[in-house]
Amino acid sequence: MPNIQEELKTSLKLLQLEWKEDLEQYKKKFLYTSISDKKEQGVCWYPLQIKKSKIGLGDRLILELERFDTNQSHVFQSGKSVSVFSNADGFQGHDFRVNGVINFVKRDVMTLTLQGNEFPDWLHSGKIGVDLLFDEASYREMESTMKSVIKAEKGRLGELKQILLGESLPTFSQKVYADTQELNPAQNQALRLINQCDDVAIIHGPPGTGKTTTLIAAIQNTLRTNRQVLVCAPSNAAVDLLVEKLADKGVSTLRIGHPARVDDKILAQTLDAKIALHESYKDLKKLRKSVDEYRKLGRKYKRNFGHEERVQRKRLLDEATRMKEDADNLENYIMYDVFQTTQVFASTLVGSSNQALRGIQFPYVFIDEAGQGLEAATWIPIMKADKVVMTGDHFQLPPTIKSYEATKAGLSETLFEKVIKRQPEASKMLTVQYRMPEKIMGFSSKFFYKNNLEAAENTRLHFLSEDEHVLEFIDTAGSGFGEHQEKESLSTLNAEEAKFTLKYLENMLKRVGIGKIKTEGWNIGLISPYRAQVRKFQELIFESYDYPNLRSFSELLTIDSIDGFQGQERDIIFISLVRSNANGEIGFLSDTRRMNVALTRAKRKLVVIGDSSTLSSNDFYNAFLGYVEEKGDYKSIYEFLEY
Ligand SMILES: Nc1ncnc2c1ncn2[C@@H]1O[C@H](COP(=O)(O)OP(=O)(O)OP(=O)(O)O)[C@@H](O)[C@H]1O
Repeated sequence: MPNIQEELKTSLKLLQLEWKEDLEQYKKKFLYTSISDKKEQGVCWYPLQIKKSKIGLGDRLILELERFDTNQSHVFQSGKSVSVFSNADGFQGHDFRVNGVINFVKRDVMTLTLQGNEFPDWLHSGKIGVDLLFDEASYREMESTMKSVIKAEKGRLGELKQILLGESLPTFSQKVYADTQELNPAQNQALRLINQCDDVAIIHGPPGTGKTTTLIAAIQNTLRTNRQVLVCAPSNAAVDLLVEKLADKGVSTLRIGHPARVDDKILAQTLDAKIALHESYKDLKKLRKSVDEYRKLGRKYKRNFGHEERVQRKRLLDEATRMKEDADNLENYIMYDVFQTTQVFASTLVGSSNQALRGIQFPYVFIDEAGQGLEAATWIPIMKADKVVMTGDHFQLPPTIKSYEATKAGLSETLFEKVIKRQPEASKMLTVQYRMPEKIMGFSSKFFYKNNLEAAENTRLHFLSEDEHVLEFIDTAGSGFGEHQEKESLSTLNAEEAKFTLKYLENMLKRVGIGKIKTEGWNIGLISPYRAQVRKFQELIFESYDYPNLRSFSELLTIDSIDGFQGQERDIIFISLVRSNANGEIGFLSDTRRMNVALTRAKRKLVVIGDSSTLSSNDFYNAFLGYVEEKGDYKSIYEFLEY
């Protein structure tokens, strides 16, 4: 067992290394760089047009921007801090910038929440752009948290540190837990574990096993005996999903921070919105208006005024001060009232350090998608916890890390993974999955979950038609489809494989019946691990007229890299693996956790297209090829020469 103090100090050093590397990469992309270079680096959109600007619930300034250069790759995603700027004559410089946070990005449209009370006038000067800011605050928060954890000796944090890192054992009570009808036995055991843990419980949820369903049930169950809990996840999108599900169940939830979605259902759960919807908010607004009016009146008196005016001025300003105090008290009361009626506080891991949550200690802190959170970030909400419940799957996406050196030295090992390994009795794996028919599930179950997954009864009905295989691997070996690198992004693509994939998909849709698929509302995911290939798909479908049927599916079709699909499912999934070279180089296809996500998204049909001669140099793909051969789902491209 490693010395945990040394281990934590190493984690802190690795975090600092990552911070440095991230900042270096940012500077390289940013400093002394022209707009066109920044665009090439993917850290700037320019020019763009304002599609919509509106004041959302809670007086949030919401801006929807659309870019004109549609094919440029970029790194913008929800939760990142950005700056909107003007490049118009007379409007350049620091005064003509406003910061904000990205809510979401969909193809060429970005939705932001801007800081401030009103939209700046210069936004309509034309020549607007948006660029990325460096997220210094998150690193600072993670660093100070790691220092606190290292320092903690006594108190709850000191105890949890010992237990989570394996130096002392967690304890469990014998509390009675009555099974919930709607949950399966493994899910009920997970709830029992959460109910009986004194320190920590882990739900290990492989794909489609109802991790989210179980987590929501566990939160509701916990609220029977606890007034308030904190729920966190690494990304804004994951937090929103939980907030939505909790709101659907009628749980009073307060969303702290910036939602990745700006629909009213989510916005209504934010603090700003809850204040604005409070019954005393009208009085607060009236008071604040009066404060402004009295101040204005008081300041109207010019320098040389007489005694009378001086008295009048003082009276007005005193009155303004008194009313301001009343307004502050009323606002504090509204906040207090909102907090009192809240059952679940929800935020990202880093967002749990928000001022609004300062000083609150929670009987339970739930952390979802914990297999994707950096250890330092995961400790942030744990600082507020009596008991910790983590859910996730350490065989799906790991945290994103920029520094190769830090990754190699162990920064990618999450706290979730450490606890699963060091305190096995504190974890429960869910085993019945409701998404994939057995054939699609089988390989992932064998390779990652020791064959412990089981396909639920309902998955027997998951197919497109009786004649349509649910799993296919199409081997492009010998086809001459070669990979190449995109010049600007250095991402890899395989144009011939992309064209074949689309033709094959289109023919399959025709075979099953386009009308039938649309009537059933079966949706399609087109995945490639490589961004350049994703762009190729988009270009081929939406900018050429070669695939009219696919174009007509735009509502039901999602084209994205693997990361965009974590936590989601589609009826039909096509994966284009891209790599095809004589040296057996497979680059980051060797990230098997990422591939596990891709291979476990399909409900009714999974088609994987790749070059076996390149892929088979790797054990994982070798095993996958063996699996599809054994199941009779291997096909060679030579069977489709007419394409
Ligand atoms: N006990 C159950 N009985 C029937 N259906 C269930 C049960 N638990 C979950 N499901 C269904 O299984 C599907 C997947 O559930 P959920 O979204 O909670 O899974 P998940 O583990 O979070 O998935 P992933 O992590 O792969 O995204 C949902 O359609 C859900 O309704």
